[in-house]
Amino acid sequence: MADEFDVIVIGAGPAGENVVDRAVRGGLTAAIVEERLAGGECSYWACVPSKALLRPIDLAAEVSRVPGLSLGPIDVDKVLARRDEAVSGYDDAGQVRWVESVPAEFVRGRGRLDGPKRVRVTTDTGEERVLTARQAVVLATGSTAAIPRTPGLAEASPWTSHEVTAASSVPERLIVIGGGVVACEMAQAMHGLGARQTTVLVRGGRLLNRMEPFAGELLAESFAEAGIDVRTHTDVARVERPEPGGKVTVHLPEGPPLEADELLVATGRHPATRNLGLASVGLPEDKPVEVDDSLRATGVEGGWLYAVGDVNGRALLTHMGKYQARICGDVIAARARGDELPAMRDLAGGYGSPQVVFTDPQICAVGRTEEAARADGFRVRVVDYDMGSVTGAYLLGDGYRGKARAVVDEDRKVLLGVTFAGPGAAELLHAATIAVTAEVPLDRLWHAVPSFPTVSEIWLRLLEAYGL
Ligand SMILES: Cc1cc2nc3c(=O)[nH]c(=O)nc-3n(C[C@H](O)[C@H](O)[C@H](O)COP(=O)(O)OP(=O)(O)OC[C@H]3O[C@@H](n4cnc5c(N)ncnc54)[C@H](O)[C@@H]3O)c2cc1C
Ligand SMILES: NC(=O)c1ccc[n+]([C@@H]2O[C@H](COP(=O)([O-])OP(=O)(O)OC[C@H]3O[C@@H](n4cnc5c(N)ncnc54)[C@H](O)[C@@H]3O)[C@@H](O)[C@H]2O)c1
Repeated sequence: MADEFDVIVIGAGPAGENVVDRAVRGGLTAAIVEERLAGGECSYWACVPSKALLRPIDLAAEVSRVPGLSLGPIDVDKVLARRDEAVSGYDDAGQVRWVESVPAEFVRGRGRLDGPKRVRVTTDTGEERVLTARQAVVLATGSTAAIPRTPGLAEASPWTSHEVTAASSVPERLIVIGGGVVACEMAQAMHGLGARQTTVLVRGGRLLNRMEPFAGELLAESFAEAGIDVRTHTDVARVERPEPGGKVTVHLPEGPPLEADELLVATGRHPATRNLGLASVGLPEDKPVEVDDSLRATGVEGGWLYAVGDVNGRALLTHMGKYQARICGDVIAARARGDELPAMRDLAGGYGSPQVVFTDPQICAVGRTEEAARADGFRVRVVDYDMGSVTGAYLLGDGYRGKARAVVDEDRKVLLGVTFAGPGAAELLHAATIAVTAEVPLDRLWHAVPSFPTVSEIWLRLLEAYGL
């Protein structure tokens, strides 16, 4: 029957696409349902455009640190044109071709669960098609920007990550609500591309509050030097925008109101589970879909439902969604063969996902922070080192500022977490991810000799500071 497949995936973002790839590799047939663009949020309104906007700013900062080099003003139109190219002009033909080459069936439309192993798809033209799964249905619908219930905020139609990453011009005056990753990256992007006045309103005490405190502090210093106004312990009481698209006024609980040309809300994400038919299979609506370490949804009779990527709320990062997807596709194929493969499980999430915040300085972390390691009951020793005093970092540019922290499990002498905050630190992170995930003993790590003069010598300095 044409509308019956072994696996049906709802959502063709990075996570959904990878499930299909692995399931088909495992000998199964698959269909993937997508209501907007194959490639998902990541390819068009998140990772890819945001990094395309940030790259010139990063490079300009690098150039400014090297005497003898100078850079003219950034040509914003060319930066926006390169962003448009990076998102393929918001056209997913290439990604659809890739899905079909897997081979898998690409179904354009909105999918919703319609009882066990059934997915009802509504196309743009209102036609309905019912797909049936022999083995599994996988939810990979991602997440959407959360808008706080602050009076007047939703009515002001603020920018979210969607609008800021797709911006066709840069507002003169921008207010950003939030102090997390989207707020930091996009405040720096818009300011670097010409916003004259950028104000970041942070409810808590610091930027990037899930990371080591020094990371947010270094970033706040860099923002202050660039002229970005970061206000911590600042709530928003009320928002006014009488004319759609006109000036916006943000009222604070105390003090004078702030006025801007645009307002960006970057206060976290909601799992995309609304109207997904979860109630038809006995699951709560509007919550992340809870899964076990094989990515199978808990509490569904028959165990045929899975969820990967942002929608399960485990780790809101593309690389982690893709990792879950590889496991999920392999698990479904293995179970179809009658094999339980107990080793095929999400282990990496438990160590703490690697993440790079692409600001200047770059903030890179994997594993547990000191606070998280202590809270988890480890006997912890923390080693800090000033990255600017490493010869390789000094040679990258004048005034290099950065800091590294290793969190050591004193009982097993392995790393529980590592954070680097400094220019050009992103490519250092994978070495840390290997050390943390593989639990490499420190006295063995000591024999991994970093090249001179690279920033990687930070590894040697951290181990020396530890006493090796
Ligand atoms: C501004 C920004 C920058 C980011 N930068 C990074 C970064 O640099 N690195 C990183 O690792 N992560 C980054 N992230 C996070 C990353 O974008 C997400 O973790 C990732 O996109 C999640 O992938 P996903 O496949 O789970 O969901 P998504 O990419 O959201 O894809 C889900 C897809 O499902 C579709 N869909 C939803 N509901 C239905 C339905 N009912 N029927 C049919 N289709 C449906 C959607 O249209 C969408 O195409 C960023 C996020 C933002 C907001
Ligand atoms: N480079 C990257 O890896 C990258 C880049 C962007 C986004 N992402 C991912 O996307 C996800 C979403 O990013 P995000 O920045 O939206 O979320 P986030 O969870 O990183 O930060 C949300 C921020 O909003 C604040 N906040 C929450 N509710 C608020 C309210 N009512 N009023 C004021 N402030 C409030 C929080 O305190 C926090 O500072 C993150 O989990 C992140 O991992 C990753």
